[in-house]
Amino acid sequence: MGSVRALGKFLKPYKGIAILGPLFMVLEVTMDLLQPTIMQHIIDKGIANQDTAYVIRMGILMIVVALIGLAGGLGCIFFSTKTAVHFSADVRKAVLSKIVMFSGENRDTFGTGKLITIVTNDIVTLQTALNMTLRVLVRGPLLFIGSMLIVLFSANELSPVLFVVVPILLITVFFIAGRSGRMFKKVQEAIDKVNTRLQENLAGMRVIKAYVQQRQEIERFKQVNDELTKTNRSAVQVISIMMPVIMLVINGGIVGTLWLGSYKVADNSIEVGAILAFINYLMLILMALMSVSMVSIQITRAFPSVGRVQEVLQTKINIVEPKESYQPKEVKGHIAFRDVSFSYSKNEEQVLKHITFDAQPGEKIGIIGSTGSGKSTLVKLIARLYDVDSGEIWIDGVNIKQYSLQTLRSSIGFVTQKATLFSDSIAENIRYGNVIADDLEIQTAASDACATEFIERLEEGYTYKLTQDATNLSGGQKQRLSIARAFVRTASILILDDSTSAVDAKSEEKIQSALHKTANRTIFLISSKVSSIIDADKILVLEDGELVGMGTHTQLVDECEVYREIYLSQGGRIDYVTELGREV
Ligand SMILES: Nc1ncnc2c1ncn2[C@@H]1O[C@H](COP(=O)(O)OP(=O)(O)OP(=O)(O)O)[C@@H](O)[C@H]1O
Repeated sequence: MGSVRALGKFLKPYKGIAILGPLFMVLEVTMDLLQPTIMQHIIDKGIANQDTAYVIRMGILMIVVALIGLAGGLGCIFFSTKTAVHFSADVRKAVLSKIVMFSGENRDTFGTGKLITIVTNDIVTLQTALNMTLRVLVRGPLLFIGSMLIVLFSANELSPVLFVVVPILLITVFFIAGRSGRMFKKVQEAIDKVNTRLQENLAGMRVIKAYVQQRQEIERFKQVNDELTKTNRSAVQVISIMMPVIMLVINGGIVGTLWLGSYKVADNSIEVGAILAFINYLMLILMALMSVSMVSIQITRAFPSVGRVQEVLQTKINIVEPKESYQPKEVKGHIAFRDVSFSYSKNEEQVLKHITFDAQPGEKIGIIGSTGSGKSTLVKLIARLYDVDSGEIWIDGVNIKQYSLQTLRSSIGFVTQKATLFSDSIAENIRYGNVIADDLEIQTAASDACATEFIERLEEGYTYKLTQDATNLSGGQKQRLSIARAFVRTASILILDDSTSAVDAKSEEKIQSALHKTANRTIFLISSKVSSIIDADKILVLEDGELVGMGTHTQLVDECEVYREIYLSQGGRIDYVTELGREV
């Protein structure tokens, strides 16, 4: 309940139109309640006395009342929908704004699939529930109370029928609504599983095909889909029991009304029109109960969604701007790791252990090590995508935790291991690195990243639109564009995380020589190939999260066993003799 109240703040700006919806509904309900009474007058006064003029007058009144009711209904739909749509748009915006501020740890906690379900499915569920609540929650009780009062005052003689039928209806509808509400909660959970499976399938379609896993994936999807079908069927079955029971009660009520009515007509205590009006009101009471039960089911369905949306909104972001942030005019790029240790999950084994090194401005630092040794993790810590568990990282002598996140991250050009591009033009994807870059700067960055050769072959050139996940580019082309995006940033720190793996040797050489275009830029180059980092000023060798070697290529070949093994395994030649007399 607390979560629902917390989301109430998103309704505040729309209080005015949110109230207008139910107000228009009051108008519609009033008109609906008038109809049976007008009909009663037509029958008892007009038809009984064969007064055609009266029948026509009341007939016109009926039409006018119906039209006003229609206007009320339309007004209610308009304002309720407007409120619900604006509400959900604001919630979506707030959720997305929160997600983009997430640290790596925050994002890992949720997982991408769950976040997508929250932003899409859950918020739509909230929108539907709010819309229905504004439209029906007022209509149901008003129609119920109005109909009850009218029949009690105008056809009190038939009230015994009411006292029998209404309690049975109330119990049936709310018992079944309660049960199906619980069932629909399960339906919602089953929908979530189907959505997650679907997202994973669509995102991983190429891998599924490459590993010929279609059958297995279809089978896995079938399992979650069958579960959804089963829970849906059970929920719908519960509702479908409701209809025959209700119809039985209503028809019994009609028979009872006609039976009791016939005695009352015979002793002149009631007229025929009043009996028909009573039956009409009975139907209105039924409709009121049904609509309230439906909206309560929808609200039950929305509860898990409210919980999940709130889970995002209440997530404590663990990497935030420091209170008094350090914003130097210029970041020179002297990076120092001091006894840095890190683990992704605080209970897990440490991924980096007691790392200490210095990178001077203008130095090129190569990072090498076996897969999973912690190379990517190390560079992610520089950009504060995650925070260290212990130890400190300094840039130009100041702990990175004191830097404004904006200053820190804008002084880093980061080319991630998996080239991430957006469904926009090539130019805009490069400009993402520096929003104020002009066309010439974009072209220079593309040229330095050896991307011009393929861009110029495209008919649309820089305006060529990338598809989602840039599936219309090759792996190497994607890497070149993400390198160009980092180049255009002209940042004092450049990090390339194994980002030339799909680039041919000649282009890689050209890209490497472009790295030093900006003087004194500190460069981190992660690579599994010794040839890519052989000329680095300093090479860090990682093994199981430990820094097992640090130095130039020559020093490491001499001193570091792990490095030497990597070098030799890649066909490295041993062509000089060390002091120890060994050939390396
Ligand atoms: N987000 C994460 N959550 C939990 N564990 C992670 C996460 N990212 C990486 N790891 C784990 O941390 C360890 C180091 O991963 P990292 O990506 O830094 O290795 P790497 O040396 O860059 O590997 P590769 O050469 O394969 O890219 C691995 O054991 C990996 O499973």
